[in-house]
Amino acid sequence: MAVLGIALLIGAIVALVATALLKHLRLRRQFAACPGPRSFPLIGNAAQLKMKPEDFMDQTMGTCMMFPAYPRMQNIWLATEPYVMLYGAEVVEVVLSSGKHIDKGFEYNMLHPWLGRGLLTSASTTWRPRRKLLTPTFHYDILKDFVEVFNQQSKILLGILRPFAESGKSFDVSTYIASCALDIICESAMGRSVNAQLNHQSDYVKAIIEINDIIHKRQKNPLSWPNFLFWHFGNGKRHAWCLEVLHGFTQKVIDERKAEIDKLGGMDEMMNALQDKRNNNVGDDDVDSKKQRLAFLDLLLDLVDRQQMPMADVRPEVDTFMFEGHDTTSSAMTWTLHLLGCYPEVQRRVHAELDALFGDDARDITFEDIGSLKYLECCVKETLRLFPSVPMFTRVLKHDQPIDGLVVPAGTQVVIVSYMVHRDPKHWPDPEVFDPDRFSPQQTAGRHPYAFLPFSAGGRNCIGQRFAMMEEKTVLAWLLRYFEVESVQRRDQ
Ligand code: HEM
Repeated sequence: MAVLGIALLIGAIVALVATALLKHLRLRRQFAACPGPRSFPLIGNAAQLKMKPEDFMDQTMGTCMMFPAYPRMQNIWLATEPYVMLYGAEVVEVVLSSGKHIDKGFEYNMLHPWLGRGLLTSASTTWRPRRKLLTPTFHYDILKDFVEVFNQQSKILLGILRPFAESGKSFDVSTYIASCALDIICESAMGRSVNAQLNHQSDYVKAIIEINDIIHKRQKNPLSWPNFLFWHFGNGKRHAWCLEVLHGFTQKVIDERKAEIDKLGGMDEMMNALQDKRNNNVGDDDVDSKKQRLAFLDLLLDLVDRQQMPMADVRPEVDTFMFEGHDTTSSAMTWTLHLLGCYPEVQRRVHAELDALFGDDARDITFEDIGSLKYLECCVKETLRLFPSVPMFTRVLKHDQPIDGLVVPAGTQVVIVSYMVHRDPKHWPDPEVFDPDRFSPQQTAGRHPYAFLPFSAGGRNCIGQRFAMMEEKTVLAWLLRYFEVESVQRRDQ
């Protein structure tokens, strides 16, 4: 009996392995027509993979450059798992314009411990209604109120940078910009200041910087993907500490805000009180001015009040805004300054635009000013083209999808490499040249709608893109009203 049992078990294992192998070989035949670096059954391209996170970008971009021809699409294999990389506007459009392929790839799982199933990480079933619910939160009428936060934090940054400017010595501006962006999103998302610019020692500030670093490194290193390896041999312990601090802080702010609203008698009463304050035209210098503005958190709590969202979902959404809303903007602002510092003639045009608008007036920047800074906007967009803060993102195909004649099977992970889409010479002649005029109305007209994807495109694009552009333009305008920047490192170095 025992021998028969063992024989059956071995037979079952052999059958399972044989089925998986046949499926894998069939899949490989399906992808045979797709260009890509040479790979082998079962191990795929694993032997060529560089494991150091810092090599990941170079390797990905290098692989795309090896296959620059149309349709700008290639297939690589992570062991038995096929990935399709897309880096031409035409093929990207096929995937992003479909309302079906909106589920994210598996590397987003690494965000789940922190962000739960917030808007960024949620599956298509829960994402759709949530996106509909949250879209009005990012309407211009609401965003207008955050200009005050952008002004306040920019002025703090200006004060911090002034001694450096006066010394005339070079310094790394990125950490100061990152703290400013963190203060802005914290104030906007939670209505609470973490004071990152003036207090680097806060646990929340340390934890948010550290967890971003841990997650980015983990996403780029396949050896740390399995939970067991990550928690036991990787940065799991530090990750757990960060989570405790971040979740603890967000939850505390949510609870306190909820208690405040309840004390006032509910959300409607709070909105009315706010409206009264505005009608009475309480000035910007009023000590209570912060209370004149709603934070994203208040809008979420309003949805809870109206029973459109469960209370348990508030924290994941706030954490998502915190994650998506600071590293991205700070990277864009830092790169813009770097490029302006490399191209003095472009910077002179920015200064001229600012001088024409503000002259010697030290007044705050208004919502209308932001709209009229057209050339600065071109500079920010051209920076996002060359150095997109999110250089690639993934989707899982919901159904078999023909892409340029190849039927890519359902379940395949598609990597959209915006960094390389932005370097397609068909849509961007001399792609490496920094030329903000590419975004003038004349040059923008007629451009392929999927040729520029810093905020992704289609239904699941960035919900915070208007906020981001307004923030970046305000902070940069403040810095460039008072400073000239020079980059120590040139682009060709
Ligand atoms: C320069 C700044 C920014 C860039 C380049 C950027 C870029 C992106 C990209 C590429 C995506 C799509 C990611 C994917 O499909 O996996 C995305 C999604 C998202 N972004 Fe941004 N983002 C920026 C700023 C912001 C800000 C300031 C916020 C919030 C205040 C924000 C909130 C979100 C959210 C919630 C999503 C998920 C949207 C959804 O799935 O429906 N982003 N962003």
